Amino acid sequence: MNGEQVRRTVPELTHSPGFGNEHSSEAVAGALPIGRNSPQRAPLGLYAEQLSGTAFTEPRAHNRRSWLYRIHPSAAHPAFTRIPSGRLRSAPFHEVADPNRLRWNPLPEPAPGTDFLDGLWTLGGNGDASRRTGSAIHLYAADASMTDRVFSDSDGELLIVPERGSLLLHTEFGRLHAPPGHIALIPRGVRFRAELPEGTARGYVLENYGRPFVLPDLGPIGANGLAAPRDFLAPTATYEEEDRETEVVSKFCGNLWSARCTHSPLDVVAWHGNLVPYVYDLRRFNVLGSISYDHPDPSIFTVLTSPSDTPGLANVDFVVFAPRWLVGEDTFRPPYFHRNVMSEYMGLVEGAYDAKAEGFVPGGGSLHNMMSAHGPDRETFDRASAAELAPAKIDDGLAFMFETRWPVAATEQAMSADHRQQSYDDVWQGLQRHFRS
Ligand SMILES: O=C(O)Cc1cc(O)ccc1O
Ligand SMILES: [Fe+2]
Repeated sequence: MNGEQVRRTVPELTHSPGFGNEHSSEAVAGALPIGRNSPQRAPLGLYAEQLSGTAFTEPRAHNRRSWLYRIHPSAAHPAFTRIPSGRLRSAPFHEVADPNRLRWNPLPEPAPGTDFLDGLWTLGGNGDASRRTGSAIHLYAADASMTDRVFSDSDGELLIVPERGSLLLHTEFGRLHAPPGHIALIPRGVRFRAELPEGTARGYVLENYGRPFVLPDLGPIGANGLAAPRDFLAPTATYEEEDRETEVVSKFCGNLWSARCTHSPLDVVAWHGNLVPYVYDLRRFNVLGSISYDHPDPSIFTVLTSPSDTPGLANVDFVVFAPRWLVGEDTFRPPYFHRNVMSEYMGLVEGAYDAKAEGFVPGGGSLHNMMSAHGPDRETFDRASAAELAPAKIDDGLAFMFETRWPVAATEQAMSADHRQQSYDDVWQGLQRHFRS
């Protein structure tokens, strides 16, 4: 670990707020062309370049693209050569999908010198990266900043959920800071490097191969509620001008590829568009729920959804269980017993989760695949069935779920990991028979 990088103060960052809107930002006045995207000569001798996140012809409501004005065009790199993928795996996964309920403790401490990219460890996934469908679930544990290398993922966008230690993300669009309790999103193909201000970092990553995340429709909820568009923060343009050799690592169709540039590719002086990286503070989520009786389905907690071609059926949803009041009358208040056609991976950013008395810990996770029977553990069931139903605040935890349309195949390394809990099924043992005829 490079001692100088540990506990670096995070610079004051400026942001451009809003979800899905047209942003524009220039680090040097006059760097953005006015009235056209591609003038004969771009301002200040910059190169103009478009980055497309959707097909050119997708409906305007879905279309995502940005224009970048940069010192060197992205094309100025030598040939990529394949490098080892470490513990990073990609769909299609050929492991046998397991119907069992699975649960893991946090990743072991990283080997010294592990950066964000080397620290990625794939738990599992579904779909097919090259078909732009499905998703992969990764965890990371790192103790070194990326210094002379940047990463981009052609296979999907990266939804990063820090759990321990913040990430200072230097992207082509500028810098974003993501401490635990926030999420960060890096669009497909955007180059970035992750700096660790606290010298160590751990968390979760959902690699979404499918359609980019959008805010869910609100239907009868109305015009407001859940995550507010203005709380999503894009960066403002910041560029690196150094002619320092930088490794560009690209994930493409499941493999990592590397090329060496003579300059930093984070050299965008101005940009505009609606395809941007962003951060979001999960505690800004406007949690809605029942104020009469019964436990609503967790879709009410959806922050972001990646739609499939079937209306209402997500490729993957990102759902947060944030602090909230429980007031339901004559109601079993924790999550109910259930079997779900969707597959659920859950993680915990801090504290505890109301369906599990113990064993589900920050940095750990559980996988409840399609139709697997799960719900409160015995202790939670007994306690909640007997609890006095006064209004109660759940304010000691922040859990989340990646809920996806297809079963998740766990990787071989995830199934054989020492940190997998072998006796997870036991949490549902000893549920007493209460039937009286
Ligand atoms: O804990 C879970 O399994 C997630 C979940 C939470 C909830 O409140 C209802 C259903 C559900 O799958
Ligand atoms: Fe569930």
